[in-house]
Amino acid sequence: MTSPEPSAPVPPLSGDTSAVVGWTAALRVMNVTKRFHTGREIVTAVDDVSFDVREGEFLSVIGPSGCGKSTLFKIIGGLLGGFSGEVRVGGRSIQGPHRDIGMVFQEESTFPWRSVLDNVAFPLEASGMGRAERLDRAAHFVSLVGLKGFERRFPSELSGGMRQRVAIARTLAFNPKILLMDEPFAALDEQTRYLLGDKVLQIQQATKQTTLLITHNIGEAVQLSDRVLVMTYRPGRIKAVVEVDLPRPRSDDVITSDAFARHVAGLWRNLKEEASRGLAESEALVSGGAG
Ligand SMILES: Nc1ncnc2c1ncn2[C@@H]1O[C@H](COP(=O)(O)OP(=O)(O)OP(=O)(O)O)[C@@H](O)[C@H]1O
Repeated sequence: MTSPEPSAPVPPLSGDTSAVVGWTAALRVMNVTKRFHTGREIVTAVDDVSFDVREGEFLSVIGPSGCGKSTLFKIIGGLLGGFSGEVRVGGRSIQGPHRDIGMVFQEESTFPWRSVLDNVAFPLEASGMGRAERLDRAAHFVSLVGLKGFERRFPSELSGGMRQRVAIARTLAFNPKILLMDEPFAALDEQTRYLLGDKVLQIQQATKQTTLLITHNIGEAVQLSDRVLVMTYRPGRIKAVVEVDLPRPRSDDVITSDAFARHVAGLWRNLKEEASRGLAESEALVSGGAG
């Protein structure tokens, strides 16, 4: 079932994102709850979560391990059903995988048998775009992620960070309305994470791509985001929505500023209680299991 999106400014949703008046939402998550029925128990992974994302906004989602971040992204990406509530993109309810949403995951997702250029061109080929146009477009996005000169290389000839850039370029080339990134830098070393984070920041500022990022890294969230959504430990609810009012365009210089440090400290205060609850629960489980 689909419903028309209001083209006028979005009215406020109950509770969490009070600052929504006056802009148009690219994405609306409305009262989403997801429960998993395992053999022994029912796990509420996401509990009555509502928020809106503005067009062109960079929104990070941060929260302790197991708080439902990936579940929420899978629901938004149309990869997971059986939830209550509604997700709307461009005014339409998401009912399954959707071409308006592009996803980048933590895990390796390049095709090893295709060159960099052919990896990036793949979804365009699948959508029926002509060869010359798709190779042109793919070359543009390969260059955008800083891989010019590597077009004919194969994934096995690249570093993990470069492969992740290929995955990002491939998703961007398809021109999704919304880009969802689930810890795309998690498997990378600290320096590569940092450089790739800056790359994503520069691209997002240039393209104004509406972007949602799951991260465990508070500094990364502050550096990249317009807002950060902090989730509670289980069940996953919204604890806070924090505006990051650092000036744009940002460069990597921003991380040395006092304002950056203040934002990081503020977010950590929000997160600490939830992270501690998560840790206490897993310690209790371990000692319970050991006893
Ligand atoms: N397919 C599933 N079946 C049963 N339980 C699940 C399933 N997927 C997730 N869960 C549970 O739902 C909760 C949320 O999981 P989810 O992976 O969304 O958390 P997360 O915040 O992304 O965690 P992390 O930061 O560690 O990746 C967890 O308790 C998890 O065990």
